[in-house]
Amino acid sequence: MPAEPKIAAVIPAAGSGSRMRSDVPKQYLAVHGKTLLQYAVEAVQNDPRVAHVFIAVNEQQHPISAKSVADISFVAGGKTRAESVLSGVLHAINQGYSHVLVHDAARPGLPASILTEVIDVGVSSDNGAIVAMPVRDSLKRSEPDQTIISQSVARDDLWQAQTPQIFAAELLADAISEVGIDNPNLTDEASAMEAMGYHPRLVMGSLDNIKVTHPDDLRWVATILKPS
Ligand SMILES: Nc1ccn([C@@H]2O[C@H](COP(=O)(O)OP(=O)(O)OP(=O)(O)O)[C@@H](O)[C@H]2O)c(=O)n1
Ligand SMILES: C[C@](O)(CO)[C@H](O)COP(=O)(O)O
Repeated sequence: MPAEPKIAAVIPAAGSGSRMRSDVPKQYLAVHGKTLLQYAVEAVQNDPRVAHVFIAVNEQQHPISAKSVADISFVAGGKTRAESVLSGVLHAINQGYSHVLVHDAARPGLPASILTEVIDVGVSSDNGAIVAMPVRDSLKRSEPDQTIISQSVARDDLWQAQTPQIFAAELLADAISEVGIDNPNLTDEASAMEAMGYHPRLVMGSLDNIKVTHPDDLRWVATILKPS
């Protein structure tokens, strides 16, 4: 019988939030008195199978502490999202975790039911699993000047990736290392796994699981997140 998976969450939280144009990096912005990072951490703790949370931070923004408090450790992030994720994954492997569930600090509205489903699917597949949503709107490719349509793009079978994304920890660490932490195509964990020949499973996401990227997004998450 296969061993029970040991699951840790990895939260990349070392970004600068340049598109948000705020004084404070977006993961430290507060909505209803709690930071986006706190919401993201509490969201992944909603499933008791997540035994520990590794948060990858920029030391200029947040102290790094080897000491873990309430099943949370802060580890050094990196220059790219992939480098931050890899740092968290390597810490998880060092502490004996078999699987890692990666979730953006900038996605505060993850519903608990989606978390449970992606874990269920991810641990039962060698390919792992990600949360994603089918593309809804018509898709257009523009001319390079970004003002004129060059052509429409068929949207059949196209999905927008969200997080969480869950994989066997060692496979993901090898995949990210192989593809390279500076590779611009490495925008999520699944893309590293795909480059190694894996086909991660898709789990239906939600608009509530929006990534706060631009200033307008904050108004939207304020309506989704409930004041505690
Ligand atoms: N070097 C980096 C870059 C990003 N992230 C994290 O990756 C998540 C998703 O990335 P994104 O929304 O692109 O965040 P930023 O890189 O901070 O934003 P921007 O691209 O606008 O600068 C965020 O939780 C962000 O903190 C990270 O841990 N380390
Ligand atoms: C991982 C991700 O959130 C999935 O949608 C996304 O790819 C992060 O990309 P970004 O360029 O860092 O916003």
